[in-house]
Amino acid sequence: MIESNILVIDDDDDILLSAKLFLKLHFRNVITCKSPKEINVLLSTNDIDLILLDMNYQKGASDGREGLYWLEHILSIDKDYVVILMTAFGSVELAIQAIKKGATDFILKPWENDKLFATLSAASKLTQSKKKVKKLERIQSSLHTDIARKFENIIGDSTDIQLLQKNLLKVAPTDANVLILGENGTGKQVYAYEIHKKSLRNQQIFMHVDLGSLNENLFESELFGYAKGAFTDAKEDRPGRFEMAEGGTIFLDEIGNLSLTLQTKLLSVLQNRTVTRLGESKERPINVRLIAATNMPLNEMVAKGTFRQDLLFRINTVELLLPALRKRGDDIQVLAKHFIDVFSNKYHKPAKSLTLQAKKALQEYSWPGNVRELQHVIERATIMSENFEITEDDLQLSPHKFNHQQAVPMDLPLEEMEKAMVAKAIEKHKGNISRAAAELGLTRAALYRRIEKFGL
Ligand SMILES: Nc1ncnc2c1ncn2[C@@H]1O[C@H](COP(=O)(O)OP(=O)(O)OP(=O)(O)O)[C@@H](O)[C@H]1O
Repeated sequence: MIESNILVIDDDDDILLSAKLFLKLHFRNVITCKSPKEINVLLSTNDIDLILLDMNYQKGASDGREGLYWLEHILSIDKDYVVILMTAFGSVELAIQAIKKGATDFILKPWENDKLFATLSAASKLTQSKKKVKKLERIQSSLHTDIARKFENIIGDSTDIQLLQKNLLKVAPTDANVLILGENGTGKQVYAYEIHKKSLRNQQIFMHVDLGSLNENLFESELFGYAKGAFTDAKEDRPGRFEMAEGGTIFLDEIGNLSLTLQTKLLSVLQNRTVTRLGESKERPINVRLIAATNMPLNEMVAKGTFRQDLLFRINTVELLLPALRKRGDDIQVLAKHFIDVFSNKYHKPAKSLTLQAKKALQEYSWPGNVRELQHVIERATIMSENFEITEDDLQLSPHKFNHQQAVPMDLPLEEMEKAMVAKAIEKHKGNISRAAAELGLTRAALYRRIEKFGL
């Protein structure tokens, strides 16, 4: 069975019947129609791979002009349609003219079934390879974006991040829908891409869609695509992001920002696993892996009725929660060092170290903008610092955004400060080592070593 849908257009009922009876033994779906006037509707409501088109429709006509007209019409809808013409014996010249106009092949009537099958199966291979080329072109343009995306390694080794990494490796190859939650700048996009890279779809597209930037009008045309003429600016058919991501991963960022109307539209696509382009009624199947992300409290929004519970269930088969930077303990220093290396390299400056006070300040700052903010702070400090080291002043951290719950005195030597922080975390978590370790961004073993060292 060849996986192609064929449309046969002829005004003769007997021809339509015999074509249908024979072709349906070999092809997935055969649609027949008596009048070429139905072409527009049929092409916009069905996913047609091949068109078998008669050349004459009006009574007594034999010059094939109608066939040529409809051929041009079909190719103006999409120049990649594969059209085979049916022509009477003796009109070979006409057939050649049709091929010049873009027909793929022709077949003489009355046909021999073997010959018809051979012609259509060759044409069907052509359709498949045209589809493949289109897909490769889309992948290529997405890879260009990937190359433009600077190489991003996930940096950090705190307990939370280690656990996250472990869960990521479990979920990545499964194709399950993943919801990534976390404050702004915690790395949701970095993690979404990491899941894609570690998935079985990693040779296909990773399609990032920022839902926050799409208004009600743009949402459908961007996501689901449109047909030529669907609205004033729709000059040609265009696939939406779901179709473009075919075979790969679609990352729906800022999903918490969608209005209830758009949530309903999205839900229906995710449930049916098909999209319908604007201005068409044809349903196109989609095969994409879904990753969504938001910094909004979706569960609270469900309780308030501003986010659909059924949509939440659809997207959160697995949830990954990215910790805020202020809760990532030592990772702040590790990331700061990483960004110093990145920016010293970028601006051709020697890689400077941070003074003790600067390190302390980084640790005590509340980082409302998380890793993105740290990245900016270090970039600016790398450019502005004039000495051999980056000082607290070079960081230019806003004094209002320090973590004031931090009761550990700031003027102790580093070791004393570490001891005080460890003691405080153990006290706060009433001796629960796992929780204290998590807060400090240490492994349990590392915390035990410190408890022993400080005699706590
Ligand atoms: N673990 C990490 N290692 C290295 N860089 C990181 C890490 N996490 C985040 N970053 C960097 O921080 C910046 C912000 O990350 P990203 O855009 O993924 O955050 P986000 O959570 O998606 O933000 P928003 O909610 O604002 O969209 C990026 O430049 C990214 O490269």
